[in-house]
Amino acid sequence: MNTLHTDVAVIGAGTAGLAAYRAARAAGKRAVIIESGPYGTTCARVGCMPSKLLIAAAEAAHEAHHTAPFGVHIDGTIRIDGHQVMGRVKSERDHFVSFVLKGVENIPAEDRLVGHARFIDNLILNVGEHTQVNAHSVVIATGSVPSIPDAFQVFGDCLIINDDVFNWDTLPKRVAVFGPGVIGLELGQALSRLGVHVRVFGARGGVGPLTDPAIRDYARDTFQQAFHLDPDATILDMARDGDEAIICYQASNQMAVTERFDYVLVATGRVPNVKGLDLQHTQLQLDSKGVPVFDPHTLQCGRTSVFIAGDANNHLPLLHEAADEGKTAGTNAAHYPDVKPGHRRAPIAVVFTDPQIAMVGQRFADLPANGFVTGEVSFEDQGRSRVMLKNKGLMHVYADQASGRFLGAEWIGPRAENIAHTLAWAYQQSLTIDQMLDMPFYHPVVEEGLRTALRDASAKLK
Ligand SMILES: Cc1cc2nc3c(=O)[nH]c(=O)nc-3n(C[C@H](O)[C@H](O)[C@H](O)COP(=O)(O)OP(=O)(O)OC[C@H]3O[C@@H](n4cnc5c(N)ncnc54)[C@H](O)[C@@H]3O)c2cc1C
Ligand SMILES: NC(=O)c1ccc[n+]([C@@H]2O[C@H](COP(=O)([O-])OP(=O)(O)OC[C@H]3O[C@@H](n4cnc5c(N)ncnc54)[C@H](O)[C@@H]3O)[C@@H](O)[C@H]2O)c1
Repeated sequence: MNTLHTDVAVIGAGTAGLAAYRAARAAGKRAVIIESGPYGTTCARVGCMPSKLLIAAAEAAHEAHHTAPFGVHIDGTIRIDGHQVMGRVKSERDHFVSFVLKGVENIPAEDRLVGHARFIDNLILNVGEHTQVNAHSVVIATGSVPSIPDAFQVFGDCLIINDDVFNWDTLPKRVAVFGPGVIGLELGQALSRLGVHVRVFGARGGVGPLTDPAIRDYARDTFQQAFHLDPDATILDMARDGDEAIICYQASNQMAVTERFDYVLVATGRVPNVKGLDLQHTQLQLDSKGVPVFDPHTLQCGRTSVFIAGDANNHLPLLHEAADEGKTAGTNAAHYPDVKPGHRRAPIAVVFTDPQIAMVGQRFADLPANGFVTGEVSFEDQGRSRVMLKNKGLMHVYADQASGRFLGAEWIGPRAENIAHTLAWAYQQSLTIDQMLDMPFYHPVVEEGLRTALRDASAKLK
């Protein structure tokens, strides 16, 4: 076994790990980055980018099927070629992965270790069977893995996760999706629009990340008009027969329905990927799920020189947060014991369904019971949205009664990915509702809908 001494050892070459490595090097320290799987990051290989590519194909199919209300008729057949759909998803995905790989190749070879990292103690790691790393500081950036309830193992190799979807050579005929969270809604709707027979089953009534009951109910009703979605499904039986998965569930009319599927996509949440790290060999304090207890501002685990960033800490499992956290963890690892809070941006989350879902600032669930008002707008009669035939949506903006400050928003509606940024920038600047209303709104744009919600909040504040 080789022995290697370094200032900072980073475990995981995903988005957070690469940012941590670069930050430690920028601070003038010796650093190594350890990776056990394929280079390329979860986001580019099996996450953000391939899912958005599949959604783009689905949107093209959907638009082609919905031109008639404009008086535009496609009289020939609209043909979805599953091989070509998956061909583009994979080739464009590879293009995005190649950018990441170029960045990895620019890291000096002696700084890149390949193998599974395990803790021997707080600051000693074994990498595979070949190298022992002695570090002054360690950054854990091992990402997350799907959490799959045992009951689904009955489906054998019909059980798949998001990674498997992006390996398909063509589209299957029938897919059951468990979990109407972010992944289940995005992929379920996309597959349905591409002609796949889709059933989405949930537990406990959740729809995406929404916490405002009125918005959640509106989203549920909207998606239910487009594809089969039961957020609180009663599953009567699950079995495997030959090449097929069999699911017996209670339909909305209370009748038992049995259907056969090619695949069962389990998207029931993700958990920090820390199990194989042998954390029991460290002195780190672990929470009830075995994840190191850490400070969300500095990412430091207790008072040690171990830091944890990105999906591995499950604090804000999103791409831009992983990048920010990696930078903070890498900088603090390099400067330990001089540890400082990193930059935190306004909370923002977007789900790339149609209509899109977005959340900015404080979630409805985190607001106090009293002391705030809710401004509302429906996009059903909103001018620009009606023009485009995208007039589905409901938005709530929350404002602090005492100060008039914008607190947050949850909504489903057109162009939410863009409006979310306007709102996140306002939140980060601590603007009041009236200050936001002093800003320009062009005509006719979807943002005029946001203005209606802000005016409603402003009236309620008075
Ligand atoms: C289907 C899907 C769609 C998504 N879409 C979006 C989106 O649209 N927008 C958004 O903001 N976020 C999205 N996300 C979330 C986003 O992809 C993640 O938040 C982000 O990729 C996390 O980066 P990370 O660096 O923490 O983890 P990763 O990129 O997963 O990196 C972790 C790395 O650690 C390595 N590793 C693990 N254990 C060890 C070990 N013991 N030794 C050595 N190496 C190890 C792994 O092999 C991996 O390469 C999506 C996720 C999924 C799954
Ligand atoms: N657009 C984006 O930013 C984007 C896209 C995809 C993923 N992500 C990230 O990935 C994370 C994980 O996504 P996810 O969708 O796996 O998790 P999630 O937590 O968003 O959703 C999991 C869903 O599964 C349901 N569920 C749990 N157990 C179930 C069961 N036994 N049967 C049926 N349903 C069950 C839950 O009630 C919930 O609705 C997200 O939190 C997000 O951070 C982000």
